[in-house]
Amino acid sequence: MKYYSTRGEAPVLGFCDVLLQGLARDGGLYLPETWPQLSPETIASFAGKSYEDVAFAVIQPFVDGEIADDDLMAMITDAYSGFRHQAVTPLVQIAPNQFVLELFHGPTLAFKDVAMQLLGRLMDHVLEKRNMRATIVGATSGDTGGAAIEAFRGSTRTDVFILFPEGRVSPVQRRQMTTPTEDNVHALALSGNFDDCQSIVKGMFNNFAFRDRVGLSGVNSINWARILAQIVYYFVAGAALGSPQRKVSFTVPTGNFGDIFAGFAAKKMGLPIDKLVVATNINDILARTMDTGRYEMRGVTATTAPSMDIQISSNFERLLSEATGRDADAVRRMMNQLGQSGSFTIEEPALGAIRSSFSAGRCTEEETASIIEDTLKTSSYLLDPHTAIAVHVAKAHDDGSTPMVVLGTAHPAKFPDAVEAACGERPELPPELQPMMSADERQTILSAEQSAVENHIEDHARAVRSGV
Ligand SMILES: Cc1ncc(COP(=O)(O)O)c(C=O)c1O
Ligand SMILES: N[C@@H](CCOP(=O)(O)O)C(=O)O
Repeated sequence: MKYYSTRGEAPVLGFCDVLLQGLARDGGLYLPETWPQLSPETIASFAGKSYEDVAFAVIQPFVDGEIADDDLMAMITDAYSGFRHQAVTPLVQIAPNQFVLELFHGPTLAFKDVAMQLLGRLMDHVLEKRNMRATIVGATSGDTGGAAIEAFRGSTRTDVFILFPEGRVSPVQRRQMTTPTEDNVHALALSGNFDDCQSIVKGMFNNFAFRDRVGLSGVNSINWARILAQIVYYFVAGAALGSPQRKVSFTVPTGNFGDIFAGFAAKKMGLPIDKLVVATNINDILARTMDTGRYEMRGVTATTAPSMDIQISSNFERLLSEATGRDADAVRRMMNQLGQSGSFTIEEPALGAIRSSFSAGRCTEEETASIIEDTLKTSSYLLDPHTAIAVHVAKAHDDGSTPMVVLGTAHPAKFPDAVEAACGERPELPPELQPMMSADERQTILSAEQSAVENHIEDHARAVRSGV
């Protein structure tokens, strides 16, 4: 299996190189040249299998022998051994046709753990084999950062720098990044929003001298391996609800478009998905794009679902590549327009192709609060604000013809203030996470400038080399 860049000007690579690259050298994102097909019999067999076995079946064709099967299976097993639920991603019914796929039973209580726990092991494995070190950078609106720090803390082959928007993440999210004491993990608080953090990360990848000097690698969903690990749970949920005989729909709380793109990939691989519904908060650039065909930035407003406060939705580029029939010139043109004017238009037939697989809806702050309250009253189920947005949007897109699965992306205890304000109930952190709330914090405050972040990383590298 080889991977190409959406912008068509970077080398075609195999799995392990793509894993370590993060962003392609032409600024694009890697995608597999072909979509492995899972037969109806294989999909049906997933219903009786463990999460780990399904994960191996889904992931192995993409790795394509670059990591030995035994090693891959061992890493998958290890990655999910620490999850709080034996099913890893259990499905819970909350209404006659509505299910929540709980993706938050990992160490940091968000869906990011599902991919990050595996990614950490895969990266360490490949770095070890190649006798290399990597400097990992990541931008977070709250959840990716904690999950990355948790997955890589103590790794001897990596230094991890996470950029987060100061004051715009929940206290639990911040503490997950600032309280680990291992020397190789670093939380950088930047003045600005998530989009500023993400563009600094992309800028560092495009500064080749810096990139090569520090051995830069990325753990945001620009890294294909993140998406890959997320494809698994679509198959797990589909098979549990009767696929391939029965079609299933998914509603996904969306920001950087990684999670829902994984659903699109599952569909490409043979999972009979009826609807893929994009759910946004009031930062609704994706819902507007689906409505109008025009991707147009209008600034970000802070909400009670901070992880979705995003305007530059990186993985939308992967969808544009697929929808244009992998037309790298067209993708480059749209991305250049976005960089220059903050908008671009998706022409037909690409727009029609997107609309044939996706629909979208938005949820206001008031609607988020009231769906949390209603769902607690009617189903005794406590939603976090991100999942609540998807439950709200799912209702409007559910015609009862197929089971509707909402991706439960975070545990309500990550956002206790918003949840309590909405319904009067304050969700508690699992006991093992409670000490973090009174532990010392360690973070570096930097201006939202690429040079400030690069200097900080290089200063650290120099200090490590000289043993300071
Ligand atoms: C809790 C939560 N829900 C939803 C999202 C959106 O996911 P994606 O960026 O993959 O679209 C995020 C952040 O990514 C998140 O942390
Ligand atoms: N919502 C995310 C933003 C980054 O997303 P990623 O999936 O591209 O890593 C977060 O919580 O940090």
